[in-house]
Amino acid sequence: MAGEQIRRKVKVEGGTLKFSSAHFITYGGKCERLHGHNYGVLVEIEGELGQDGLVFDFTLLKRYAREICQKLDHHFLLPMRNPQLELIALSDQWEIRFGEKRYLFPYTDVVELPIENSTAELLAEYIHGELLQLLAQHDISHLISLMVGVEEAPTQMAYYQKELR
Ligand SMILES: Nc1nc2c(c(=O)[nH]1)N=C([C@H](O)[C@H](O)COP(=O)(O)OP(=O)(O)OP(=O)(O)O)CN2
Repeated sequence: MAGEQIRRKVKVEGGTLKFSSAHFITYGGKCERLHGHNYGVLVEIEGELGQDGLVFDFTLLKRYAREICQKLDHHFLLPMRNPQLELIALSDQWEIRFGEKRYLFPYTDVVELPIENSTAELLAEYIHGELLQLLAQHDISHLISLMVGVEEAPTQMAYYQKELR
């Protein structure tokens, strides 16, 4: 019908779209104690129909999101751009200092992230950036927006959404 607005979305969530990682954030001038979360990841794409009547293939979308989750899984999430942390690269480990606190993490246990803090908000933005690079291997000219959600716990989730055009 003339003037009819149609919006199409695909969403993948649950199953293997998760990672279990250790972290702490700095906030309010303090540094949290080291702890972990079983994070869940959600991805939503809005777009027009592309080939074969798909906005984007669920199977591929899950594969890409899963690849990113697997890089984070069972690691300490190190925010490389946190101005409140002193990061010292030792021969085989990171030394992390905040005031009197001092942590040592072997490099093998750490994933270095180009973010300021490992909040759910900034993790969602990071995953969004990584995912967009993977999606850009395809013709995504019919896609309108990409959203990534990171769930810290069933009670709390942060989203990052960006227009693609
Ligand atoms: N908007 C955000 N707020 C907070 C974030 C965040 O990423 N985005 N993160 C934290 C902490 O990292 C903390 O780990 C949150 O854990 P939580 O389980 O909420 O801790 P609490 O003990 O306060 O909550 P309970 O429900 O009692 O377990 C804080 N805020």
